[in-house]
Amino acid sequence: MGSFRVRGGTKLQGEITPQGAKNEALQILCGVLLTPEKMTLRKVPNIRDVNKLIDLLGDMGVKITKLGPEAYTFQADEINLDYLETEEFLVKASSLRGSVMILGPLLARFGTGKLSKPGGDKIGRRRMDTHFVGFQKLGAKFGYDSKREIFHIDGKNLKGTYMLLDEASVTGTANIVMAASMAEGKTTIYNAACEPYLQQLCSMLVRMGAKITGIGSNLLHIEGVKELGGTEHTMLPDMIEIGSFIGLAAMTESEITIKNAQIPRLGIIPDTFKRMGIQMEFRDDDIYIPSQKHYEIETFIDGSILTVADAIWPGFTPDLLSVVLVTATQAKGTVLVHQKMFESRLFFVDKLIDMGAQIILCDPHRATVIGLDRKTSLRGIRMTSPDIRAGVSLLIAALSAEGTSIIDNIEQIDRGYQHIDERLRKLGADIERL
Ligand SMILES: CC(=O)N[C@H]1[C@@H](OP(=O)(O)OP(=O)(O)OC[C@H]2O[C@@H](n3ccc(=O)[nH]c3=O)[C@H](O)[C@@H]2O)O[C@H](CO)[C@@H](O)[C@@H]1O
Ligand SMILES: C=C(OP(=O)(O)O)C(=O)O
Repeated sequence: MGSFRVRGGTKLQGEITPQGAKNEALQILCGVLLTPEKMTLRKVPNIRDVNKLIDLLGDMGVKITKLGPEAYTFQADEINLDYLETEEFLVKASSLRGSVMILGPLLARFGTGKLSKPGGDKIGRRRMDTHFVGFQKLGAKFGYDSKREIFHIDGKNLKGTYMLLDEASVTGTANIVMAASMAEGKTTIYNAACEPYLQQLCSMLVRMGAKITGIGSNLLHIEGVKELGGTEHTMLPDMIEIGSFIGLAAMTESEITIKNAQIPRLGIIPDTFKRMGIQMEFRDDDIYIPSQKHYEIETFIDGSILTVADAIWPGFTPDLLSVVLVTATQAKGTVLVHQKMFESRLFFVDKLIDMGAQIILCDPHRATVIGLDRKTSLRGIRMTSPDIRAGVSLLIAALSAEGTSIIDNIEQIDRGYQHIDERLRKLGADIERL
């Protein structure tokens, strides 16, 4: 188990370039299984989850060439389906959430797929019904071996159909879109998730020869094609990393420029941080955040306490609520953070309370933060990172705190933030990997 030692209280300064988007890369990497032709991917983030998925693809027989630190070619022309039967595959695949999206491509191309229960953050129940019901609607048979916790799906002749998803699942939509891309006839998916990750996946599939309309909306039409070909694809900058850097800048009173942020693709993220009182300037495609001694949380128009809640895209992403919460601890004012989607994502507030933050955990989904307005600093403590976004929020808290903090279990942070210690050191942070 790795740890960071952080000496807090230093103002940071400089420019930082966001990595390629983690959750996009996981979809796109699974998509390489859809074609025997060469795929060239750029801005592939060098993070634990992505590297694990790349390894898994290699083990399945995908030919991988590294072109540079963030660029690869993949060619899935000789997939070893027998490997899916091995214990090694099942163990490796279950170590990350994103691996679930190999099922759609495998089903589309080979008529079969298998997977053990996928991992990912323990942030509450994470059901997969939407994925499997979608596959079944396309005509696949679904089975679950409850003893070994293995899902399998089979269906050689998938047929397009209409489906209304029971929830707009991000990875579920990606899986169904990929399966439907080579099904016979037309598939309509209503209540589809439409995060930029999915917009990017669908645009890439179109470049591979798929026929998809409605991209960016919750109503997708997919006309199945017989085969897909190779293409090139570049990941968007990671919007969750961008939000994390905005929160970091505010909490540490730092002057930071986030380079090439693709601002039009960030949806409501910048405005949500602005409502927390954080000033920012858009300079071409960069986000400049000045050093701010005080930032004041807005109220609603009627003067009532602001609520920041998650919602499916184009609402505010649940993956940034922990960052909003930590950022509020040094703001002026009060905010209610409402995490609707996941039930175990706010428990990390215990550690912030130990550090001196004023937070009331109302129930597993809601926490009220009463900002300290820098009248007192947070105090450095030893803590464990429970999940990726709580982990980065604790890191932000530690960087703003007086004294030294140790953050354990930083593998969680490394799942999604590329060389975060090195990159923050370049901004002047006192952080060391133990
Ligand atoms: C690898 C990956 O891409 N992971 C992301 C993906 O996970 P993932 O695709 O696993 O998450 P889903 O979109 O399936 O669902 C997330 C949670 O929200 C609930 N839910 C979802 C839709 C809905 O309309 N109502 C509802 O209540 C689900 O029951 C679940 O508890 O999307 C989540 C939601 O943005 C993000 O937190 C994860 O970082
Ligand atoms: C919850 C997340 O990741 P995963 O779905 O991979 O657990 C996340 O990226 O915030």
